[in-house]
Amino acid sequence: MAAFPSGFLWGCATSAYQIEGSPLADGAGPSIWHRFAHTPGLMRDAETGDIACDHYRRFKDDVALMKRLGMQAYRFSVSWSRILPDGTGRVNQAGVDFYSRLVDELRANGIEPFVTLYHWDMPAALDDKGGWLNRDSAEWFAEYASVLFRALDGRVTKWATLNEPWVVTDGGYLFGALAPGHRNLFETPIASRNLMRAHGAAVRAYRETGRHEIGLVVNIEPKYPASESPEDLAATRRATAYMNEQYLDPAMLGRCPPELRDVFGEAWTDWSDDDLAAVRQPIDFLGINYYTRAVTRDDPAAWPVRTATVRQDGAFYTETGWEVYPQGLVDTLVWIKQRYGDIPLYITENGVALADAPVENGRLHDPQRIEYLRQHLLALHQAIAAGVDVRGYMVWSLLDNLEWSLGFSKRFGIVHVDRQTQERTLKDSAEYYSRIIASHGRAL
Ligand SMILES: OC[C@H]1NNC[C@@H](O)[C@@H]1O
Ligand SMILES: [Ca+2]
Repeated sequence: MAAFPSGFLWGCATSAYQIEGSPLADGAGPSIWHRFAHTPGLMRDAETGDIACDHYRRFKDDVALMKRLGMQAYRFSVSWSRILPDGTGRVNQAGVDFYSRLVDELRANGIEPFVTLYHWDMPAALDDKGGWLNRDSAEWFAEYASVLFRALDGRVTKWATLNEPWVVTDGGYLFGALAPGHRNLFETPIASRNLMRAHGAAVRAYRETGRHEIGLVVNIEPKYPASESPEDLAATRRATAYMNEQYLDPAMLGRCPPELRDVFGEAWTDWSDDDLAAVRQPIDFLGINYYTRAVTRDDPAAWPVRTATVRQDGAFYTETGWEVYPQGLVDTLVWIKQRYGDIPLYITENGVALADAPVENGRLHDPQRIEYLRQHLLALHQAIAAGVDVRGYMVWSLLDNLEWSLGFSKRFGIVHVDRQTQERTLKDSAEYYSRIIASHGRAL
C-alpha cells in the first residue's frame, strides 16, 4: 500500500453534547439539546447528555488514550452555552477555561486541536429569540466565534464554523427529530440561510484577527439514480441539490441550486445578492463527513423532496440503516474537486455503528468495523491518487457516545464505553487504526 501524503493528519472526531456530560457545570447555560433531551418522548430510552461519556471531567484520561493510539489530531466541538450562557454578552470564563485546558492537554501530547464552533447545541436563550430563524443569529454566532478566536487562536490552528448544516435544518426544522424539534417547511430554508450567513460572519470575523485556517464541515451522501428514467434522474437531481449542494453552492459558488425552488415550492424565497455575497467567504478547507450513499428513485408521496432511497440487494447495512459503499467516498471526493475546485479537504468524519460484541477479558472484537475502516481508507487513497487534495482523516468516533435522539443505542466508537462504569475499552478497531497511523497508511 503506497503511503499517504507527507503531513497527512490522522485523527478522530467527537462533539460536545455527545460526550461531555455536565451540561450546566461551572456556569454553563442550557443548550437546545439539553432542553430537547429533557423533553419527554423525544429521546430513545429517555437518554440525555447529562452524563454521556463524562468527558468534561475525564478529558485528561481521554487525551491520554488518544496519545496511546497515536492520534495526530482531535476534532471536537465547543459548547456555545458554556462560553456564553445567554448566547451573547456575558462570557463565562470557567467555560472558556475548560476548552483552554483541553487544548493545552492536547498540544502537550502532540495532538493538534481541530475545533468545530457549532455542532448543533445552540444556547436555549437564543432559541427563545427565534434561534436560527432570527437573522440576528449571524451576529450572535460571530460574537461567540470571536470570543473563542481571542481565547484560543494560535493554540488552535484549524477552525470549522458549522458541522453539517443540512442535518441541523432537515432534523431540527423540517422533520423535527433533532433539536429544536420543529416541523415546518417554511422555517427550513430560513434556518439554512441564517446558518450560512452565520458561517460567513464567523469567517469574516476570523479574517480580522485569525492567523490560521478556517473552513466548513458538511455531510455528503452521493446520490445514484435507481434507473435512467426521467423521473428517477430528476429525483436524483433534487436529492443532490437538497442534501449535497444546498450549503456548498452558496459557500463556494455564491449561488443556490435551482432545484431548491422545486423542493420547497412556495416556502422558497431567493437569497438576496447581499446574502449570497456575505456567505461566499474564501475558506481554507472543506471538511467532508462521509458515511454512505443513496440509490435514489422518484417518490411523489415523499414530501417535500419527493425521493426515496432504494435498498441494494447483497449490500451490508449498518445499525443506523446505512449501506456500506466505499466507492461513494471516491465519487464524492472527485465530485467535490470537479464542482468546487481544488480546495484542501479533510475527511472530518467517517465510521460505522455496529451491534458490537460484548467486552471480554478487556477486549472487544469488531472485525466489521476494521473492514469498514480499511475499505474507506483504501477508497480515500484511491481519491488521493486521482489527484484530490485530502489532508487528513478523522474517524467517527473515538468513543461510543450519544447518537442524538437515538440515545446510546448506536455505537460508533473505536473505544467502548461502559454506560455504568464509564470504563473505556479499546476495540480491535482502535488497535488496527493505531497501526494504520503508525505505518502512515502502509499497514492498510
Ligand atoms: O451519525 C453519526 C454522526 N454523523 N455526523 C454528526 C455526528 O454528530 C453523528 O454522531
Ligand atoms: Ca422552539
